[in-house]
Amino acid sequence: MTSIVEINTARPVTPHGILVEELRKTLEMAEAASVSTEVLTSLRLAYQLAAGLDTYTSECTTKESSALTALALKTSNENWRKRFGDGETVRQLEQEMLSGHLEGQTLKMFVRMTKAKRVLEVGMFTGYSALAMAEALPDDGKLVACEVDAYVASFAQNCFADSPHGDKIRVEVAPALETLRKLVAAGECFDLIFIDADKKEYVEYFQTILDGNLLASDGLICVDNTLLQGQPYLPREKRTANGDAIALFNSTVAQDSRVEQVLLPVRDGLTLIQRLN
Ligand SMILES: C[S@@+](CC[C@H](N)C(=O)[O-])C[C@H]1O[C@@H](n2cnc3c(N)ncnc32)[C@H](O)[C@@H]1O
Repeated sequence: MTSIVEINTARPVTPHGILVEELRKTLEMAEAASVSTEVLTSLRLAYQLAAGLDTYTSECTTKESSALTALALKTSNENWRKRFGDGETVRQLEQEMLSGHLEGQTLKMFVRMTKAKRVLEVGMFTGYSALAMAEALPDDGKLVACEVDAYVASFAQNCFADSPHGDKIRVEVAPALETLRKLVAAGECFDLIFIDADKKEYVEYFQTILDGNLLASDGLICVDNTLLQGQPYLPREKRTANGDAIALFNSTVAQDSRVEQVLLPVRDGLTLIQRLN
């Protein structure tokens, strides 16, 4: 689910991870109760099918670079709670924010497949996805990463310095909407844009990108967390404010006749969007 290095994450943050945890608990309850062997056998198979999926997809995916492994490890070893408590980060960050191996390699392949030279990332955190994408950029390629938190931006920049691809990345430390408007005013344009910042601002990021012509005519937008732990399709009372925001974003995109999109069940949901010309 996350990086291929052993990360001490206990909390499932994807619909699939939550499903595995629910099946594990159900199996445990069924084993303690007097349910039939038939039900137990079926439940065990369901658990094994679900529990093995993330490990297997990761095993069958190209390994991440040593720089990405080091970055993921450093992120998991950081005491994010203390950083926030000490006022060093502007909000509570957590290692689970890092996209990780499968999604990183997916984004990297999209950059290579689309022959992108200019990439924009909205929401960088410690830089895992930014560095994964930069690794697929040509030598003269550029990636602009928007991040509001100065502490995490400098954390990422230290990691980028250890990679031969780090100098392709320019970090803009400011609220993402401010940076997007600045890029619009400067007439900038990107071949691939990855959105992964504040879920409540997703609709505004999307509209600013399309209205401001930040996306090249055959460009690709990739949007993370569009399944948001299953909240958009679970009963409404299970939804958080972020769940509401993602449900609104998904329906906004679906109703926008300027684009075509597909929601892939990669990790916490990855939507691909292209503009119809
Ligand atoms: C989910 S994390 C990004 C993870 C990263 N893309 C990766 O794959 O490892 C979201 C990041 O967006 C940042 N963020 C949240 N709201 C923002 C805003 N309004 N402007 C810029 N960055 C923001 C957070 O500080 C956090 O570092």
